[in-house]
Amino acid sequence: MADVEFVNTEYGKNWVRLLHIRRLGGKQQDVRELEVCTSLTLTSQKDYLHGDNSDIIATDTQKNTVYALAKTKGVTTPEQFGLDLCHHFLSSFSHVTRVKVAVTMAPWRRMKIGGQDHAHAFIMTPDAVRFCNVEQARKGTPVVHAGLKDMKILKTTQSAFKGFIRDRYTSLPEVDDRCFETVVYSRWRYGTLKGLDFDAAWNTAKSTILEEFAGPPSTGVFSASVQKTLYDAECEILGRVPQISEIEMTMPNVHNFTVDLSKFGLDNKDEVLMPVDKPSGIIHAAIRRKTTAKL
Ligand SMILES: O=c1[nH]c(=O)c2[nH]c(=O)[nH]c2[nH]1
Repeated sequence: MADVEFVNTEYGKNWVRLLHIRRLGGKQQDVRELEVCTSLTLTSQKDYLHGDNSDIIATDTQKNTVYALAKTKGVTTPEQFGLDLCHHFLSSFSHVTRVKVAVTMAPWRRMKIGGQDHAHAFIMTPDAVRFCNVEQARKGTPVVHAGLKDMKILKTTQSAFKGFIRDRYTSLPEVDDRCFETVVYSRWRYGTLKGLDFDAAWNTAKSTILEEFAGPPSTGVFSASVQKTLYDAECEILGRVPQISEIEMTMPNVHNFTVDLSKFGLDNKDEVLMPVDKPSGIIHAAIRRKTTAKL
């Protein structure tokens, strides 16, 4: 059609599942289970325009490439595997202008038996799901985002919510003490890959969120709102990981309502609550270092 133009084209393979076993010498083995999505943009759109497939690297080939690179490059971290895939497609095909790779890692953890790390047995511990997005344009440096999702956490005190607007539709009472439950999603951008240990950075981000949420073991830490806790965690992560330039977090406020037992002559001092799956509040903020800030 004469009066239309492409805004974007890309194509690839979604959800390539891969279990990679690393044999570490001796009897020690390690696993990485990944779901990998690849996406390529090509110089021409003749496939879309004319049905000319001569430039297409088939999505089936992209899937096979994921498996082949797992063998030839190994799988150390999801981020490094994404970088390896970007490099492969850009260096193998001059008509590929941009590669995007999304990787999600299954949370396998080495089993402990009698307090001792097992050499080759693992248990799925869905504390949180690790993921990353790696994107590289031809002549560009790779852009790496990493993140965690599905991290469900709860604290039973040290959370309040007061001082908000009261209008004619407000029924929520001000509270000094409430349950705080959320499911954390966070994604951050690495401004530089220099001196970066992807595993250490991810673990620092995760433990920082937990520490900011929970506080010290016996006393906890006070939360004035989901907003404040979310922002404090983001700032602390930027403080602890200098390579992170930008971070976003989304935290639903998952409600647990106190059940009214007065009709049974029972008082309920927030001991019996009813978890509510919908609706939930939803709080989000993305922050970045100001451009004057030095890494
Ligand atoms: O931490 C909170 N932030 C809100 O914006 C909000 N709104 C609400 O009803 N409860 C809460 N809690």
